[in-house]
Amino acid sequence: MHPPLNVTTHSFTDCRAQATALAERVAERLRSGLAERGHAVLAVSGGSTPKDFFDRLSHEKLDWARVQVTLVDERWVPDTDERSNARLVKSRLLQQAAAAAQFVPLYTGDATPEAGQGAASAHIDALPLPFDAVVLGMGDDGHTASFFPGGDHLAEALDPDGYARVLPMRAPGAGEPRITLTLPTLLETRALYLLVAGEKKRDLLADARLGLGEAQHYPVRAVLTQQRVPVSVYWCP
Ligand SMILES: O=C(O)[C@H](O)[C@@H](O)[C@H](O)[C@H](O)COP(=O)(O)O
Repeated sequence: MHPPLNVTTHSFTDCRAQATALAERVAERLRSGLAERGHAVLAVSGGSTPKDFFDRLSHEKLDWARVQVTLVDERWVPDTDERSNARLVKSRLLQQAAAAAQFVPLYTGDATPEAGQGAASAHIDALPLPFDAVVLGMGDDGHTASFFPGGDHLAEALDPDGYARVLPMRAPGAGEPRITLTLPTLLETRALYLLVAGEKKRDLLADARLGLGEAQHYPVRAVLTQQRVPVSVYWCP
């Protein structure tokens, strides 16, 4: 018998509508955090899928000066590199109204993510968690954040009771060494979103939820089957 699934899917017929809907939802979450706590914290993914969402969110009217924005994972490159998620977030999200937000990086300038782990972890420890919202993406290989199949710290990163805030990650499919928030860190959030596009990813998600075939081994399954935080999937073709 499968565990009860904690996942709601919002499907859109066009991707601009998806980006707009998620931006409005996340902005509401940030406003609630600001109203209740006087500050708000957001963690976002890199990759290509969230670009329109970032553009749309950057125009939302809220007190961005009291919002901290960090990443769910980072490629271990400086923000001058085109592969940098910090570069993406700075150029697409921290613009317009959102230019006033404070960015909290995971990349530290150390030579390796192993060397930078302590400092990156301290950056996350200094945030007033829980996150108000965490926005994940997913790769065609079933990775989310930098939970890559075959990753050298994958089991530790997915341990729901692990203590590490962040972990380095090296994997054949990762391109470059990475650093990632761990699963328990990501789940310390008031709201969890998974932003995906394309039929291939829709089918992959369905298989991963049910644990079918290859997909039973996909790291994203750990997010879909946990019972700590409901997951809202935002999908467009
Ligand atoms: O830095 C990263 O690579 C990510 O944070 C990663 O987890 C991403 O969300 C997926 O790889 C999906 O990427 P796409 O949106 O480019 O398909």
